[in-house]
Amino acid sequence: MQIRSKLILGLLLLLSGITLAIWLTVQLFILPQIEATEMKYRYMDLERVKQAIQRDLNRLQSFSLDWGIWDDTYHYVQTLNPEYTVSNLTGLKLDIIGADLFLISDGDGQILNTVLAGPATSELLASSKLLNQPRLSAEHPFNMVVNQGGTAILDTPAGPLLLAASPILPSNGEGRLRGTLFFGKFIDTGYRQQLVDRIRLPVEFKLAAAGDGGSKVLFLSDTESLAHGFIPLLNNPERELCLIIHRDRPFYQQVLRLMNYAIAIILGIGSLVALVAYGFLQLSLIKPILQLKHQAEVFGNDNRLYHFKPVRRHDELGQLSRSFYKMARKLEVSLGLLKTERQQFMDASLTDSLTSLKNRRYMEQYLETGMQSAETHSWLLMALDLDHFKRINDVHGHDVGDLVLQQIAGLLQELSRREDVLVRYGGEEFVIICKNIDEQIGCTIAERIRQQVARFHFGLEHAPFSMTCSIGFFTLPWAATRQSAHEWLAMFKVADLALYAAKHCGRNTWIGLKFIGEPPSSDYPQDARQVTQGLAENRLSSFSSLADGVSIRWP
Ligand SMILES: Nc1nc2c(ncn2[C@@H]2O[C@H](COP(=O)(O)OP(=O)(O)OP(=O)(O)O)[C@@H](O)[C@H]2O)c(=O)[nH]1
Repeated sequence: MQIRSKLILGLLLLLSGITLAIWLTVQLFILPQIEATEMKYRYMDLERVKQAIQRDLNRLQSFSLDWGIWDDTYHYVQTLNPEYTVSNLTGLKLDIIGADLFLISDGDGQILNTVLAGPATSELLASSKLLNQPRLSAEHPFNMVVNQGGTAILDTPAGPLLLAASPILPSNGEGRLRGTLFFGKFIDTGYRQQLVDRIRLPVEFKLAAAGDGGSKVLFLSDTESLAHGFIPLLNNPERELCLIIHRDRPFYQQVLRLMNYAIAIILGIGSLVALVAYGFLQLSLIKPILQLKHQAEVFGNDNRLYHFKPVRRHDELGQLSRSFYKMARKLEVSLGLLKTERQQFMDASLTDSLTSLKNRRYMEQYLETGMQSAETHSWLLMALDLDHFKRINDVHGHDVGDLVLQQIAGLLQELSRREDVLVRYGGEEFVIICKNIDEQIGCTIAERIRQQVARFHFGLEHAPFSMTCSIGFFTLPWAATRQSAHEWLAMFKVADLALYAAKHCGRNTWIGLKFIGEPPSSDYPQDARQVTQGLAENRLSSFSSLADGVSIRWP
């Protein structure tokens, strides 16, 4: 992966990591905390509703105790004095004191007087079927709170009824119990609305099958919660008064919204910061690294330092660049030396150390590759051998023999053209390869060399001596040549055969050969017999420095 991609990936990971950390913190720590707090508050809401209901019951009871333990009421139950009814019960505004029902029964359960808050209450009371009989029987729900007094919530067909009862006694508390006085209040829509206004909680009521009695809080979603609380019904253990509070979850929603804002802000600002950080790192880190990498690649390709400019910085990258530059410079110098030495070694391996002419290896390479020129029309291979060279060694010594070889090499260089290739083939045998020379010029060159060698003063200056040479050459049109090493060697062999024929004819002689007409595509003469056969069949023609009438003797 490219370093730039790694940087981008790193910055993205950092950004994602921060976002994830915030998300996890909110999800794992903040939201559960809020949920626990919300749950606590929902239980408290239920408690508030229960307390409000209890307060209403208490209020009813305080009224019932006020009215029940009162001499007037006591006497009324005893005497049924209509004045009591007129002065106390007529115009009793039950709704002002928060009650629907006022009822007095005597000790036998006989209902002596009933006051209702209004027609709606009378309907409710009728449908509650509580007062179908004029006498409160022993099983009547009211009787459960009779005598001792107290409060209860009753299950009735018209809905739950808050009921408070008081024994009817004289105010001094002495005297026989005369009956019971009741205040009641139906839990209807009016009561619910009034409760909601009072405690500011959206409570609903419902009669439900009795459960384990415990309150329950449910989170329906991120936006809604549902709380259930239960109050037992005195007359029906099968059912309970269920308080329902269905509320939204403003804090939870707010935190979620804040988290989303925070993530959006972090992503937005983080992206900007990441962009700036990327630009900064790109300039301060990536660009110099890439520059260094490019320069290293360029250096690796051509081993030259001319493109290399050390990064001008004072930090580690600058030091690295300068170190690399120093190392590369040393390497460049070493490679240059190595190249020169290699070239010198190559040249030495292709050069004859004694005469400084090209050697046999060079000739083979040249014949294979160097001759392939479009400008070549014909060429000539000339083999030259000093006559009786062995005697020089024998008479004058090896050093003089070496000197003679150097002298003949110099002489041949003087007599050759710049483009001719001069080779010391081995021992005292030399080869001259000339391009675009036909047999006539070949004869002229051979004769000139023969004469110049014969005239030259070989050996040491104070004891010079003469020498002769023998020459054989072979010339061929360029189009007839085939450029394989094998073919070139076969053609060189023809020149060599001519050279040996020159030796055989008495030395200090040159002999040349060429094909008459179209040269054969292969099968050059391999030995003297094949040469004489070619000459006899007029496939070959020969030239020589022999006097007219003297024919060539092929060995
Ligand atoms: N000084 C010296 N002698 C060499 C060198 N290479 C070969 N020779 C000698 O050259 C001589 C060649 O002798 P031969 O092959 O008999 O030929 P030649 O004496 O020239 O006789 P022809 O070629 O038949 O005329 C041998 O004695 C070799 O030792 C060299 O590098 N230096």
